[in-house]
Amino acid sequence: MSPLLAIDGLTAGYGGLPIIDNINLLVAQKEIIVVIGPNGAGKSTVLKSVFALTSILSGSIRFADQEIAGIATQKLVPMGICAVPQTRNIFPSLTVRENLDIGTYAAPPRNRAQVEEGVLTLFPDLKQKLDQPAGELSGGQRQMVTLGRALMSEPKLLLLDEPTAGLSPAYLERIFDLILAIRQTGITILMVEQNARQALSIADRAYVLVNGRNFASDTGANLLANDEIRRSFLGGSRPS
Ligand SMILES: Nc1ncnc2c1ncn2[C@@H]1O[C@H](COP(=O)(O)OP(=O)(O)OP(=O)(O)O)[C@@H](O)[C@H]1O
Repeated sequence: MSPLLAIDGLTAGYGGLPIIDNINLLVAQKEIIVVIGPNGAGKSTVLKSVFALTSILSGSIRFADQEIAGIATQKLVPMGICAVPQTRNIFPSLTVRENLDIGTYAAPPRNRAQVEEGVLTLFPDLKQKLDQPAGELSGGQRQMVTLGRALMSEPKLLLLDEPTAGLSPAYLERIFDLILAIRQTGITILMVEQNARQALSIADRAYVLVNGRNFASDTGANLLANDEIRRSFLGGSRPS
């Protein structure tokens, strides 16, 4: 089966200046693929390129066998790609339900109630809070709203940019568990994560980027067991 997402020889950046150079990356259906690497390596720029938020200088991005480089973000959402940016924007004065509804604007689901029920099954914390202003939620709950909002568009591919950034250790574990649960529903995940060890432990495969280039790629388990990767990117010793 051909991959759901195939990035081939991608050079992209901002204002015509390249940040990532000749990147290759494949994501098969229902995989969790993680991108790790030092600060400024270009990890977010890869995600943003898939979501049409960079200038693409050369190379190709194929989604479900269709070239999407150059297709605008608002057209990508109904095709089945949705992104949760690092900024975790919610609308604090709108209720949780209204925030979730925003996810349906670009790609109205066939059965809104059913899709919302699926989201609330994944995020039961939000069920009691549907009519509360989202601004009253904790950081972890806000992240559930942004993930839930993305799921309201019924994506095939979910792009997650540092989904655990700034969360307490308790929520961090929960978000990783939720990402596994989202994949269980059949959604493919491409994510950038600073908590590299935990991310590799849930990844099917991962890519290491350095200075905007592919440095290594392997299964999450093999990268966790690789001495050089551990020393250079995971802060040293084997986890106990
Ligand atoms: N909108 C932008 N305009 C210009 N330069 C940008 C923009 N966004 C990012 N950059 C630059 O691109 C480079 C790579 O940034 P990117 O966010 O892709 O890296 P990253 O690997 O995700 O880093 P981090 O782990 O710190 O988030 C950085 O030097 C950054 O300053």
